[in-house]
Amino acid sequence: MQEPWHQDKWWVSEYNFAPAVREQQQLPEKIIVHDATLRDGEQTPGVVFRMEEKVAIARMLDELGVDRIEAGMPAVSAEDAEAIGEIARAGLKAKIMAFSRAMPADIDRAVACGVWGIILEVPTGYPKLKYQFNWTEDEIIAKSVTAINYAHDRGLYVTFFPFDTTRARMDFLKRLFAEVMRKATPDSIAVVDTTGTATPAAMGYLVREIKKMVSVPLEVHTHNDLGLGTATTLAAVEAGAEVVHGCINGLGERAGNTALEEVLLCLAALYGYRLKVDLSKLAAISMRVAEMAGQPLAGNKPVVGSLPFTREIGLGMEVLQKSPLAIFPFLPETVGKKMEIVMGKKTGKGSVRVKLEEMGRRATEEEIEAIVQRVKELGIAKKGILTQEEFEQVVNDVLGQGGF
Ligand SMILES: CC(=O)SCCNC(=O)CCNC(=O)[C@H](O)C(C)(C)COP(=O)(O)OP(=O)(O)OC[C@H]1O[C@@H](n2cnc3c(N)ncnc32)[C@H](O)[C@@H]1OP(=O)(O)O
Ligand SMILES: CC(C)C(=O)C(=O)O
Repeated sequence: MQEPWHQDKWWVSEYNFAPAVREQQQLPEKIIVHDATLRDGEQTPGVVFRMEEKVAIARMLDELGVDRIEAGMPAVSAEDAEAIGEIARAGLKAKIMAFSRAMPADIDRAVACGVWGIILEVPTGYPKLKYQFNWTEDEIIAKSVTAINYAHDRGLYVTFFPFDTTRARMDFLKRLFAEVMRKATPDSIAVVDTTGTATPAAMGYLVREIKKMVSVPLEVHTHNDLGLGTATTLAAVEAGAEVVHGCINGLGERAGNTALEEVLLCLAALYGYRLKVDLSKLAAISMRVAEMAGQPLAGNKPVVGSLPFTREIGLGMEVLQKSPLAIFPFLPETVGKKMEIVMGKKTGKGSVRVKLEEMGRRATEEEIEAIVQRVKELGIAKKGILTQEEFEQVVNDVLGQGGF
């Protein structure tokens, strides 16, 4: 069966595609994928990617098939600027961008790196303006217009990034966008949920409102402070945002940025987008980024964690072998992972049968029951799962060494 919700690789809720659901959405025809791991991901406290690591991650992202790579902020250090330059010269298919404040010095640094475009940031959230930046709204508008024009004059693509958009006052956003569109016209504008505090409904509303104010593509950049990063990004897409930002493994300040791997899988499986990214490369890039960042993943991290395809429960083992989509929403191979059956307190006869088959061992029903009992006892005693060696020991104790 090949329906949008039931492909070879996944079986998701068909209600995602119900006309009553779809007709409320203004999904863009095409999505552009923007990775910010090397800039916003590296803003995770303590994370430092060395130059060669940055270049290696950029190459992996390019092989994954993202459209754009935000390679860093040249002002951070000379090494950062050098790495951005290396990435810009690496002959990648992805477009390379640098992060820049609304000031000539930062834009000049980006130009010197040879990037295709910049993410040009100004603060807009009311609490930021009130407590962090001593700038009036008029000053922000003026700095934005000047900087966009300055960057355009130097041949850069400009994504205008009015950060903390979701905490900005609507009358200020209206004035900012009107002036910026009239006097500078950036190539696109990001709607930024800096503190991860918009609900999906609020994000959808904001994107629809901003679409009425501007005539350039909208981008969405969200954070995961309340666990809503992926949801708010998708809400923005449903409201018509064309460019999605994210970081591998959801790296980023505080609770992190929106996890790119989650957004990509959702766009493909839950919305039916034919992305040019190769989803099967996600597990490998996630692992390498986790290693280089020194930030191990939580086991239950969606999509790329170790647990989504690990099964301890004995029930349904035969189904799992023959029809995994009865149990999993998508096949592990979709994202380059493998299913794993582990032994512990929740083991049943089905899982022991599967494991014995893998080991080339045969057992009677009574022997299988005895193995199950021993496995459960050991799992409870050690408060965890058995290692392969421990399981083999149980099997040998019950069946005898190496025989059938
Ligand atoms: C809100 C954000 O977090 S945006 C940036 C996020 N990324 C990072 O911060 C990356 C890591 N940061 C760093 O390495 C450093 O903090 C740097 C290089 C960015 C800045 O260095 P610092 O020593 O902290 O500040 P520095 O004094 O050099 O610059 C501050 C200036 O930037 C200006 N500035 C800050 N944001 C902006 C902006 N969006 N647009 C224009 N100017 C800005 C400030 O007004 C201040 O100007 P002033 O010197 O005229 O008062
Ligand atoms: C660091 C800031 C500018 C950011 O990336 C955000 O607001 O999400």
